[in-house]
Amino acid sequence: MSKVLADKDSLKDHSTQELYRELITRLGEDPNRDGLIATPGRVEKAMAYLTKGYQEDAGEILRAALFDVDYDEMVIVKDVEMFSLCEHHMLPFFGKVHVAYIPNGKVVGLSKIARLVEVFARRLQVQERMTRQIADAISDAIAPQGVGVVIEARHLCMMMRGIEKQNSFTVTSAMVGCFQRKETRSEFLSLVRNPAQGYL
Ligand SMILES: Nc1nc2c(ncn2[C@@H]2O[C@H](COP(=O)(O)OP(=O)(O)OP(=O)(O)O)[C@@H](O)[C@H]2O)c(=O)[nH]1
Ligand SMILES: [Zn+2]
Repeated sequence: MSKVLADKDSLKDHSTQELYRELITRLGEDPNRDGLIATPGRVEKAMAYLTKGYQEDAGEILRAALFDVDYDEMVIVKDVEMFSLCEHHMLPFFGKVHVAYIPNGKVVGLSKIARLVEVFARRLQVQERMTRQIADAISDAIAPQGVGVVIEARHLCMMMRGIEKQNSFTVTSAMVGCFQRKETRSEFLSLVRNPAQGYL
């Protein structure tokens, strides 16, 4: 879908913007009124941004910053903000991603972990798949001893419509390699639960 949005010809003949004009009309609004006249163009831009992950390659991003480092304790990058769109309603879900791995000779540049989250969040998603994709991408790039990913998110499709539950949030996890061992998994989860102390 994003490929189509980003396609130069579709931008040239404004067909995507025509779709949004049609949508506005079908919702019962006048697409020519002052406040809405530029809306199709804005929505096109916004949707292209919110789905830009389809144009990005996780492996390529990680390969740009791999370092040989002799370190075999857990590396955790936690509280990475995430905004995505649920593939069922195309409404936002958002929250935090916590990523950990135990290296096996190679570490990945820290910022690339956050970039990786963006690659998979900026698509139409379900939380479970995104969780798994982040874990698999790290696994494929550096073959670590193990990887753990936890995502905590709120889904607007459950809050502003549907069942309308304002306080529920969804937690998903993907554990690969040594993170499937009880002790490693528990260490990761307890580090995720505790706020960073002292230094920050
Ligand atoms: N597993 C999973 N489900 C999701 C996610 N995002 C949204 N959903 C769910 O997708 C389901 C779609 O269910 P349907 O019954 O087809 O759609 P619906 O009638 O709009 O469902 P309600 O939201 O219950 O009104 C809903 O239960 C949503 O809560 C996600 O990331 N993971
Ligand atoms: Zn939804």
